[in-house]
Amino acid sequence: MGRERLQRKLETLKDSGEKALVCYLMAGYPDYETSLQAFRVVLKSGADILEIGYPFSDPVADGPTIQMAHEEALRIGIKLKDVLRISSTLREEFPEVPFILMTYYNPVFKVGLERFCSLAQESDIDGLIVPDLPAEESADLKKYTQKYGLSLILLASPTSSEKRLRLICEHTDDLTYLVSITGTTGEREELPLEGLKRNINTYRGICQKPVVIGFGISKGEQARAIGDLSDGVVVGSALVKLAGERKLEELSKKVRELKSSLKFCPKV
Ligand SMILES: O=P(O)(O)OC[C@@H](O)[C@@H](O)c1c[nH]c2ccccc12
Repeated sequence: MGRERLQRKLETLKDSGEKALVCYLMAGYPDYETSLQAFRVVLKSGADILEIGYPFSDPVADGPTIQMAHEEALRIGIKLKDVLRISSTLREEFPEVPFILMTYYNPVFKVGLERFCSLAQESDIDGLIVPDLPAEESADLKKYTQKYGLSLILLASPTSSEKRLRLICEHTDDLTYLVSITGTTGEREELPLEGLKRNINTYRGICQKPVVIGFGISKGEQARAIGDLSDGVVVGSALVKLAGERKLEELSKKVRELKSSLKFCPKV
């Protein structure tokens, strides 16, 4: 189903005026079984879209929490086949939720662009996010995401010029991931809401595609404020931390808190 599953989900959310809750966890952290269980908990607790992290030794866009998750997952020997097994295992239980595989360009390149996309498709992955792949360089990978029916989701940042936003909009498949701050992933006390309001206005003037905002969001009130501005929020570090501590009940509570906060966002 691939890309269509994501398109369908985005449409369902839009029709009901709901904001997307996108949840990121690292595959294989703190160990394979716990991470499988953590993904399941997140899905059962209300995640609309799942980001599945594939560990890499040099995760330049990640802050301390997710860096540690990359390191630990690699240390215990998590491989692409393990990451993909998480997807195919959960797919039977959650047929409607888009699964986005998230990793850096290097691991994709090493496996081979075509092979990576074909393996992802076989394991019921629906899209890819490769944060260090700029829109200008995305054509090679796009050839294969298209061939294998995957959605390639590109990132925009608060410093992206209008010209770049146009380019990103043209090349991203179904959704844009707007990074809330320049910096790395990780929980933040304060988010630059005023600046983001301007970023979103600029984006909406240029691009009709839905946009989710991520980086720094960990609390219900933050999700609500960011959800007000966008089509959804991405939460990573706060969830990765709880999964890493094996606190699966708290993980469930956190996801439910985030999802119910998004329900207060005005319908669009
Ligand atoms: O961890 P945060 O601040 O909640 O942000 C989401 C983020 O973790 C997730 O989307 C992500 C994980 N690794 C990344 C690398 C680049 C961009 C985004 C990501």
